[in-house]
Amino acid sequence: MYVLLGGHGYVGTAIQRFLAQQQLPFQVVSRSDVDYSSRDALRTFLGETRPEFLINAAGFTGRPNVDACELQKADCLDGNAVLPGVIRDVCENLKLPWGHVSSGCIYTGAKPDGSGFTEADPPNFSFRQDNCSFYSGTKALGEEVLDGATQCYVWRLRIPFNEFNSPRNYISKMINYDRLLDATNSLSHLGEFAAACVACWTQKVDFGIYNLTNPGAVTTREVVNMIQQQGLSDKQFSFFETEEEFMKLAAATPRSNCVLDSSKAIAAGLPLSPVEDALQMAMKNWK
Ligand SMILES: NC(=O)C1=CN([C@@H]2O[C@H](COP(=O)(O)OP(=O)(O)OC[C@H]3O[C@@H](n4cnc5c(N)ncnc54)[C@H](OP(=O)(O)O)[C@@H]3O)[C@@H](O)[C@H]2O)C=CC1
Ligand SMILES: Cc1cn([C@H]2C[C@H](O)[C@@H](COP(=O)(O)OP(=O)(O)O[C@H]3O[C@@H](C)C(=O)[C@@H](O)[C@H]3O)O2)c(=O)[nH]c1=O
Repeated sequence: MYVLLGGHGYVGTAIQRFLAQQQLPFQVVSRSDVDYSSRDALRTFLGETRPEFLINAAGFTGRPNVDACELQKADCLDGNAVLPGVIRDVCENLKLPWGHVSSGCIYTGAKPDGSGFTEADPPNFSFRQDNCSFYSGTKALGEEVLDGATQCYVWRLRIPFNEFNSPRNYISKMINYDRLLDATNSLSHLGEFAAACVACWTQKVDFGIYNLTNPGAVTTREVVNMIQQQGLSDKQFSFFETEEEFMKLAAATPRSNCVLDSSKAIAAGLPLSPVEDALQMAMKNWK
């Protein structure tokens, strides 16, 4: 049996959907069921239920976007940096293998040659660089807290999208924002991300950090072209002239726009299709 923390959230729901499709037994745990932020409560619960694997899809993202984290710093720090340490302690104590949903938003840009950051590259959008949003800083801290963890996967998700229209879906955001920032990004198809997380465990992939982004990167303009070609919107898309203008008019804190290298995940046999294909498929099946 799998235990899924935060399984009713945006990411957790996608993982839950995949586990159900695969007919894998799982139990979703909310803080209202078990206060999993408490070491004692989590230890007691896991000691009793003895799952074969734990997935941590809990964390603090801010609504409607990461700007909100600038005003809810204590919750953000708790959910993204303190909680992973609590789960690590308990899982290591019980010798329970587990995986943690991290974010690719701990990087900005690309390497000088244009290639993506690998798992070996230290985060460059973090409190250590003093250049990040509060959200990204706490996600990078969460990874530091897990440094050297045994029997632990760290899965980096980045700007999720899928075929389901939702305020959290990148495609929906691109359709609905008044103006767009033209940026180059690696993205994660949420369904493929969920499948890749579960495959890590079922296929006994080596523990460690994985960039679970669809191979490649796309510009906002390329995504908008696809949206138009697939007939998802006929609006006239408008773009900010510069990142400075975006920051002045639409954002409270800098965004991580970045390219990640997912070749470690691909070499491990994880199911991630090229980003253009994944976007086209999501838009073709749009609901
Ligand atoms: N959405 C995105 O764009 C991305 C998300 N991620 C990461 O994925 C994880 C899940 O995000 P997402 O599903 O979008 O978030 P949601 O807000 O939709 O769900 C997160 C869940 O986490 C639980 N939780 C535990 N501690 C806290 C806390 N201190 N504050 C708020 N919620 C808490 C809640 O579940 P309950 O109360 O039921 O226990 C909540 O439903 C996070 O770690 C996030 O950083 C990474 C990249 C992109
Ligand atoms: C607010 C805004 C953003 N954007 C762009 C900036 C960026 O490239 C992209 C996403 O920005 P948002 O502000 O919507 O989303 P943001 O909250 O930054 O999204 C992030 O959420 C957290 C939880 C993560 O971990 C990330 O992987 C990512 O999904 O949209 C616009 O084009 N126009 C806008 O008005």
